[in-house]
Amino acid sequence: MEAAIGKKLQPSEFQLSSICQLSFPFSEVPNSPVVARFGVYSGVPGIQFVSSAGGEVMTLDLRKAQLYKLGPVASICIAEDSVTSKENSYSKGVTLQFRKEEESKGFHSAFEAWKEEASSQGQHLSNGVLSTSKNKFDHKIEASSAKMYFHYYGQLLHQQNMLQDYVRTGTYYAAVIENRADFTGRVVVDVGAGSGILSLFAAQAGAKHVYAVEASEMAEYARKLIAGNPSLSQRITVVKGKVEEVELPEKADILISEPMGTLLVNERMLESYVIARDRFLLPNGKMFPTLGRIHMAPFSDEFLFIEIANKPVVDAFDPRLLVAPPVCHIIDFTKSKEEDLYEINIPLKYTATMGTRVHGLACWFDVLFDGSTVQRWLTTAPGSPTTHWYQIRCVLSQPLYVMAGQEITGNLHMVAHNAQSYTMYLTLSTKMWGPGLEQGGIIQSSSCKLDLKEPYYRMSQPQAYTLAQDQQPNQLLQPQDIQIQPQDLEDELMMQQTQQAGNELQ
Ligand SMILES: C[S@@+](CC[C@H](N)C(=O)[O-])C[C@H]1O[C@@H](n2cnc3c(N)ncnc32)[C@H](O)[C@@H]1O
Repeated sequence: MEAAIGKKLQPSEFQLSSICQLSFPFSEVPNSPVVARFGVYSGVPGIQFVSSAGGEVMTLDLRKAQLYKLGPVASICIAEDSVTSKENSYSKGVTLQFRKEEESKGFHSAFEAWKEEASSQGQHLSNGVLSTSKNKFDHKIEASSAKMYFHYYGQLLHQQNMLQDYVRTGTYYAAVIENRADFTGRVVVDVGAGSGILSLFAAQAGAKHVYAVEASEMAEYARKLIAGNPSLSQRITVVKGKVEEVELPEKADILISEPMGTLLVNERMLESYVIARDRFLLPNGKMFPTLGRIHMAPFSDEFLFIEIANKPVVDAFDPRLLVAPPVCHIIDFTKSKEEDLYEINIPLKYTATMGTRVHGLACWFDVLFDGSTVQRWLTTAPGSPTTHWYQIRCVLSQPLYVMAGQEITGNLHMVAHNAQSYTMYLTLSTKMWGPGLEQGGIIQSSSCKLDLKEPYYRMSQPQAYTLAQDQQPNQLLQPQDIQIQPQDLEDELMMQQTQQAGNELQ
């Protein structure tokens, strides 16, 4: 916890012999033993009760909480629920059973101190002073962007869109089930669990316990969906909150996550994935996926250029539009530092395979699940079965003219911004051709500055390649010339796996 509020106040953690959640109708749910932690959760000062048997039991908002003594070692803590609307504002609470009277006294004085600090911090905020209780995510991401982002993922419709991408979901399923040895008897953290589908896969592969961490309201749905699978749900705990701020009762042997956005890095969730690694993963623990690669190649597409220029465009394109084999940039999730992802600089160098007009840079990504039993790739390459990521093409403002065999050089520089995306600076240049080649002078260069957050969605099917694109068939780059991993899942198999996964959610 980075909060100043937390640094001033010690101790912040108490062992209780048991607690009972108060619920209506009155059926008390006992949990024992339990740790009570004072901290800052989702930017709000609170007390979190964590069962040693696994996971969060309840978090109470300290600003709204009241604590009463029922006896020397028994107390009751009640807080108005901040989530419900004013008209439907119900309280939640717990009865607390301490082991000794001194521990009860310690807890009560810590409660008073934290509450005082919380309310004084509230005053600071209302006076416009920046909160110091922010976690890493809140520090770097604009609040309005985060709000929209988690609102989007809080809707079942958008989770469904990902679930129904059977290349994606089927590959995750295959990667987990074929690598059972990495999950059986292991503690797993699902980073950004969404509907909880990957947690279910991990539990199905024999995980000892899965902590499904999800920051959006989808966490509530995930609880319900997981509860619908009684044989697996006992081994899954949904923890609502950001991976940057939640506390888990134990370290993980393996992380599983789907943090990939357009061009791999959009949404900046890879940073949360590596933060989760540093916070929760045991040394030498595994990460599923393990690494990602961004592939980039110049393309020629007259039709697209007529339609739009100087813009990132998301669609599926025919790989024969590529003018040279791709360059690749690797991001190793097990080693990358969070800061490495703030700025990414990729030098580009190609030899054109045909004489044509280059309109920009085509990009896609793949990720590797480096399992102990099987290595599996999830690819979004052009020509492979299309995923909901499609591919992305950065269209220049001016085309470049190239001859077959001519060198194309350039640079893709991406700078992260606080709206969970990147500003992209692309330059492509062609070197002198013919008699002046020895001098190596650059004769032509085209640059553009694009916002990865605002692409043009052009969701057409891969366009049938026509000779009207002004190229000769024998000059065209064949798909086999592109260095991509084969997408070797059979569609039929993936369909079955996805259906199976969907059935388990019911
Ligand atoms: C691409 S979705 C994947 C959902 C699910 N794992 C799946 O594969 O279907 C990413 C999820 O991570 C959640 N998420 C993103 N950043 C997060 C963070 N910092 N902490 C917790 N959850 C986060 C989002 O709300 C979203 O539900």
